[in-house]
Amino acid sequence: MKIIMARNEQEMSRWAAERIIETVRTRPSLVLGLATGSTPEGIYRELVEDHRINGTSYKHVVTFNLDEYVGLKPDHPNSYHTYMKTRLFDHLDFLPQRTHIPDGNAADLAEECRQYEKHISRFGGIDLQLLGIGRNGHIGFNEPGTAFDTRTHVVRLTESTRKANARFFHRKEEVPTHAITMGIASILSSRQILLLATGRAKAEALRRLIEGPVHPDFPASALKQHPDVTVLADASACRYLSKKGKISDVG
Ligand SMILES: O=P(O)(O)OC[C@H]1O[C@](O)(CO)[C@@H](O)[C@@H]1O
Repeated sequence: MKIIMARNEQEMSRWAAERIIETVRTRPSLVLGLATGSTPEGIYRELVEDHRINGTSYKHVVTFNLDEYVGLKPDHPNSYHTYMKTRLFDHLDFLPQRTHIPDGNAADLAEECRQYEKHISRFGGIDLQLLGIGRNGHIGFNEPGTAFDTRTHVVRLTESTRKANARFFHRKEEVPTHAITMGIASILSSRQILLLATGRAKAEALRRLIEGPVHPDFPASALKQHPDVTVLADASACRYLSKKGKISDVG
């Protein structure tokens, strides 16, 4: 696991966006795994700005999002469909048929999960997966206790995750109780993984990821079993890491 530290969130977003842009330019049909939440917002802003100025094209890029709430219509203001549309898809030239987000409103959720995995395989698997990390170590919506061999599945969200995500809703009660998420095995099948963390609220999670044991109680620790993971974090998120020598700078 490679650890790279940026001075702040802006530097982190710029560095990650540059890596994505370089990869898309050399490999236009990249299969890109996307994350939601606050952490990647700066990266998406950088991609939009680069597209506007330099015209980097995403016409051939295929995307798969990690997760979606169960029970929200795609056009609900807090759905991850809306998040992706407003932050990224509406501003770049992605082809809608090449962007994929689980349908949390499907009548048969188990079938939706199976089809999602099939779609990922049909495109040859994910080349580069972006990930955030929850304060409890969740990746996607894989909450503590999730087995490492899970594929796309329906999860019940923990109260701590619902509380953390309540900031996007009017009231905590409106935060859905369930979500569809790519499983830990689905995430680990990606060829390359870039995990992002910003702010002191993620410092303890980052310490447990880097310095703690591999255990389902802390889902992100599964990433230690993957051969190509880069952790990119800002200085606040790195504040509790003891082995600073192992961290490289973005420069
Ligand atoms: O970036 P945030 O908002 O802290 O969220 C962290 C993680 O939580 C989720 O939004 C799910 O709650 C993930 O998709 C994300 O990676």
